[in-house]
Amino acid sequence: MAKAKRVFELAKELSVSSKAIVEKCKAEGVPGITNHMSTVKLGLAQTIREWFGEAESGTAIETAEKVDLKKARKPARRRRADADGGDQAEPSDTATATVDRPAQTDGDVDEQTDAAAAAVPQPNDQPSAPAAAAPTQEAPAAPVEEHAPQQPAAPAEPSAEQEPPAVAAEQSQPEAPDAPAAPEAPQAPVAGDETPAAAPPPGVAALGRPNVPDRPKIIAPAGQQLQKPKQATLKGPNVVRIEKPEPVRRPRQRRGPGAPGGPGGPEGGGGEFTPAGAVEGITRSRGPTRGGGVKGGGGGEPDAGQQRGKRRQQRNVRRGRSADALPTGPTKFSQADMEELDARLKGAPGFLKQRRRDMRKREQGHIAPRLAETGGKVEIAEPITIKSLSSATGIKTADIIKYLFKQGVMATINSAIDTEAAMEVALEYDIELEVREQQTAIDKLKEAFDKRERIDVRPRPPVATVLGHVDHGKTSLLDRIRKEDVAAHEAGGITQHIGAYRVTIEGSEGAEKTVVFLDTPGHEAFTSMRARGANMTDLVVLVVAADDGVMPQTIESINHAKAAGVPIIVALNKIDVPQATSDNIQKIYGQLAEHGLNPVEWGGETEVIKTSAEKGTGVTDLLEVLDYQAELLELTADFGGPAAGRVIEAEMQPGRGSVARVLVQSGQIKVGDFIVIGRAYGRVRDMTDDHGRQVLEAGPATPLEISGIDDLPDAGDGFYITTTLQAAEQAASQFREVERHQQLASKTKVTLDNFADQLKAGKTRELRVVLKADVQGSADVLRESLEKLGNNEVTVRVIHSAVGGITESDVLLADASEAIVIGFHVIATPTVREIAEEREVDIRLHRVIYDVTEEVTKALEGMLEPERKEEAVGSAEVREVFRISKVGAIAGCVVAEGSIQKSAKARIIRDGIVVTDERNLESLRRVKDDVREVRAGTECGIKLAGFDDVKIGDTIQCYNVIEIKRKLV
Ligand SMILES: Nc1nc2c(ncn2[C@@H]2O[C@H](COP(=O)(O)OP(=O)(O)OP(=O)(O)O)[C@@H](O)[C@H]2O)c(=O)[nH]1
Repeated sequence: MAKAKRVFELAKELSVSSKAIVEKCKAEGVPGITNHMSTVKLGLAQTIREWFGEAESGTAIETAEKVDLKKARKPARRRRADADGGDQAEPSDTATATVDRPAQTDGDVDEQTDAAAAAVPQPNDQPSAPAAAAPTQEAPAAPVEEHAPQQPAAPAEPSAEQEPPAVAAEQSQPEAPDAPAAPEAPQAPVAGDETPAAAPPPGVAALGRPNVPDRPKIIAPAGQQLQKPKQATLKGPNVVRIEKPEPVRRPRQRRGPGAPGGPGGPEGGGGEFTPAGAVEGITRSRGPTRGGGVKGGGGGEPDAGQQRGKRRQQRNVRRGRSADALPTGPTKFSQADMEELDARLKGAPGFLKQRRRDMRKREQGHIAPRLAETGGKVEIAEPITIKSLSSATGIKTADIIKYLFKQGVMATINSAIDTEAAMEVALEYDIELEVREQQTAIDKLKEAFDKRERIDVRPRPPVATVLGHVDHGKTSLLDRIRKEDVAAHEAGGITQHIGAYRVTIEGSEGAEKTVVFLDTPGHEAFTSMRARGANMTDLVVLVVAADDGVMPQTIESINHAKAAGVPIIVALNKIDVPQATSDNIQKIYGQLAEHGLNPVEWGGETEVIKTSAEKGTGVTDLLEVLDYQAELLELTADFGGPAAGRVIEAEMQPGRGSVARVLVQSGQIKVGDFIVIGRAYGRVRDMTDDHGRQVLEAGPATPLEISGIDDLPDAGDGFYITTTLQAAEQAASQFREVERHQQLASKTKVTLDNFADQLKAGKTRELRVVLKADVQGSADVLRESLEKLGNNEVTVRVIHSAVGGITESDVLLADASEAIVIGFHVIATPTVREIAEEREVDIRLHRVIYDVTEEVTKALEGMLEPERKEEAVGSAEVREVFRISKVGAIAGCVVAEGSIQKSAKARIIRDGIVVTDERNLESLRRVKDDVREVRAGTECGIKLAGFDDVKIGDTIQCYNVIEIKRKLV
């Protein structure tokens, strides 16, 4: 690769003095050549060689005068004099080259010519053109500039004649029609150089100004000239250094193809492309191939493009941005552009900000299609919050909140709402909501457990719960069964915690009978667990003391067991006491039968086993009956695979941390297993059975106490063994998340006020009541009165009626059974009221029977589907239909009769046929105003929600729907 030379080296090569070269360069306006050590670039060196060489220059440089070598070799004084004399002519060479060079290097030949002659063939095509017709003077005029000064006076004609031969683009340039336009625009290169004398731009162009050649006669012949552009790019005067090629970028697309054309030519192409950061005075116009004028039809204001280009150029200069910093490609924006845009956006008023917000929301999926206006079907995942419902349906959150408020539900945007409420809201907008049940990791685990292949299915022992009135001997009986004195350890003799015991006895036929007992402090815990969906019990052992008979809590227990749908086996305890006479026993049988437990002895189906916890009488019989019942129930479990089960109780224990008492329901659990247990997870550290023994592995129907979990689960929570700790952790964290949402969700409980709504939602057809009265007589009368209410659509079911104040147990039963509590001449203690409030159980207290029945009747009437009656409001004729993009069809109407009301429903009648019905009015306008009502004889614009197929000649009927409450008959 040839290297740049020093002046003195070149001088030596040319056998001239360094000074001569320096002088010549100065005279030619070549910067940077100041002394003999100055570096001469390759192109310049070649030029200097030509200056000082013998040979004829084959490039544009030939238009400059040759250096008199003799003079050059003369003493400095003489040379200087010569140089002074030659100044007038020599600079013209430079000037020629100065402009010529960029045209070659930057493709500006095209730019300069294309405006004038878009169809002018490329130089390469010229040989094939009929060159004969080409005027020879012009053919050699490789440097456009040579002609530029000469031709402006008669720009068009010569070129018109000469174009057919397709002389080189350069040649026709001077004649180009755009030439005359250039003088006022310094950017125009061709003509710009002719007249700029009036306002010579500084810099390089100024240097070249006096050098504009006036001597076409020295122009080289055409044929040879065809080759010259190439040569010039390599060794022409140092044009490259003066006019750095600049990448000219396509303007931003938003300018569009229709940008006004500039002066480039008849087809436009304008200053739009003026390169930013161009050297002043040497700007270029782009031709039609790039100009917006071509695509967009051009013809815009001639200078508009240039002016924009200039402004951009100035802007860039102000920002200190070089042309190189501009981005490439048509779709990229420069940093400065982005900053500018940003600044504009920031300064813009709310519109743009709102747009940005909307865009963001749209990206996040918060803006849903306009379902709220059109109706339709939408899918939504649980848990549903007001926000997510709004996102999915497009219904405004405020509207949802308002609707719920009207239903008596206070909610905020982040409130979770139950599926029914969400569906109700959606239906208001004709939206069908398809709720995707949320499947958490724990749900998936459960599903996997439910669906897994059974490995070792065998009959399993039954799980029984002992219920009964206080002191009737529940613990003593269990104690007897287990042969362990649990009662002795109880504080105050009352069972303090839920325990589970697995008891195996030898039956009368020698076979082993195993039963798991859940020892609870009463039906509260039993019901509480049931309320949590944990119905672990297969059977209920109802303990009734033979000396006491059926007592209130006995009845409660019966009702709790019935509500749970669990078979009851009665243990008639304390059979050893003297009061346990035959008469008394028969009396108790009677009481039991009254409550639906007809003893087998009486021909019923309820097994009544006479037991004595004290003496151990009947205990084996009881166990055998339980075992027999389990057989009837065909209780089986898979004894293989990983374990699953439920929590009975959990507590913190010193030294062990969180401990859960669980009942294994299927599979095998081993020490070291990964476990998720409600909100807790961990690895089973140790396990103890109901006898306090450490076990390493256990199967179905085994009560266990396990440690190694990170938190306390709730009674009733399920547990599952997982393959990894991560799976357990994930399931637990999702459990917590769901729990959080459930806490936020407004639980809809049955009350007399909302029962109608629940009924409407198809949730229930019966009103369940827990009835408490001061005396049995009142309770019976009330029960009878209430159960008479209702018809074939709705019924009242008293699930529990008893004498006495409203207790926690009543509230729990009502909670678990979705019932209300009615108290007659009784009260609820503050504690009970608190619990009721907490569990959202409706308690109604009355002192007059009539009030009770009237209130329930009203509630039931509320439940009945109201009658729907239509009330005509008015009608309008469609005279015109305006279709507006993104809005739909607006019917231009004249109200024919009555009025059109925004709040009313509408239907469209076409040729006597109902085309659409029960449509809401999306908008009702009178001229430009939104109105609520338009009266007869008035014109209006109607947009129906979700319907755009309205046609001229249609009739829009408007009506209101009135709901009439029905009476119970
Ligand atoms: N004679 C006799 N006494 C019994 C029998 N069963 C229990 N008792 C006594 O009745 C009392 C109450 O017994 P518990 O076992 O504590 O009764 P409970 O139903 O568990 O009582 P709570 O835990 O308070 O609900 C104790 O004094 C027992 O000794 C029995 O079969 N015969």
